[in-house]
Amino acid sequence: PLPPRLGVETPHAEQLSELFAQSLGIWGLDIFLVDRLSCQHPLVTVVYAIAEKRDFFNKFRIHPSTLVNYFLHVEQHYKQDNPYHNAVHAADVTQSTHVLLNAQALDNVFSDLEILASIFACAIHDVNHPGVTNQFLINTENELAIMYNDASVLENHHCAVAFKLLQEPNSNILRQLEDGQRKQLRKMVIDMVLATDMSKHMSLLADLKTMVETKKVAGGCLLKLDNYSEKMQIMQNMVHCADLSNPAKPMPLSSQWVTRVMEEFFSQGDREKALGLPVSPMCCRETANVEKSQVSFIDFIVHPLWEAWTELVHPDAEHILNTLEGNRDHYSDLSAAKEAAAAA
Ligand SMILES: O[C@@H](CN1CCOCC1)Cn1nccc1-c1ccc(OC(F)F)c(OC2CCCC2)c1
Repeated sequence: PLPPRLGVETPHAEQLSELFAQSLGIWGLDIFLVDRLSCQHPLVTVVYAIAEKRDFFNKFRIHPSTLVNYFLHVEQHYKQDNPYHNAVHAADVTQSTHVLLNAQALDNVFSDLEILASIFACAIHDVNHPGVTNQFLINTENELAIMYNDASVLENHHCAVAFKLLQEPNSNILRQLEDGQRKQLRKMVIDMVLATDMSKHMSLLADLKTMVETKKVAGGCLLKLDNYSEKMQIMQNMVHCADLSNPAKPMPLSSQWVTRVMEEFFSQGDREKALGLPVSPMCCRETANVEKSQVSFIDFIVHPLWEAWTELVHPDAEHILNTLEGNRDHYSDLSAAKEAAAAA
């Protein structure tokens, strides 16, 4: 028996179907509306809609009920009471990558398996996130830090949980893949998820810039991507861009993510204070300057990344870079106004 049209029963099925029909492929889909209309199943419904749109069920012989069952489990393993690192964030990054994959410059660059791997990696990339940073887990000698020897602790955990859930009954969406395909997908997913560790950001961006320079020399086409390493660099940067896309979304969405991430950071700061640990940067609710931090985050991390991505897929991501630059100026104005008010 087929599951309901969107994977899960919701009283707003009609409205949600309509929203996906209009905006699943749009940068700026209101993922918080998807969360409400899906009765808190944003990840299952977004993955199901993308799977339908990209014909995953036929291409990989996945039964719809297996996909629903697996991603319901994945969704349940995202901590719903995390203000930021919850299933809405996973759904957001997954839908954002779905949009990035549609760039004309990427036509015929990725195989079906690479596309499935990218969507899968996004959907599971923060599963079971505890709402604190790697550094906090290391500083508190958390069992996860011991398990992973302080190396990409969260990212290793997300991967392990996701693949363990695949082994539960009626959950193995990769069952019908040939053995080689399943091994290849597993490797690609691990490579992408481990690359979401912010400590890899600078080297990832350096690779992307080299790729862009090379592409310029090769007459502007990406098609000549022959080896796994170059292909994977693009996929890793694509998922990393989607993971750092909050400041590049329309302000009504971006501002909700800022509120949520600050709430999560402040909770960590509270816990560090209670434990007598030094409070991490931007985690002290008394002293943090939210607007100023966003301007620095955009100037030093997010904008350089999106500038490189925009060049790689030129001209398909121009509007995203413009939105990011507009948001940056908005936070800069807010920060200046705040300082002026404080001085008055
Ligand atoms: O924490 C960030 C990486 N650090 C590295 C060290 O320098 C500062 C930034 C990335 N990261 N990792 C997990 C969540 C987020 C993260 C995601 C959306 C964020 O802002 C907005 F877009 F919602 C965000 O903002 C923080 C608070 C103010 C500036 C940075 C953070």
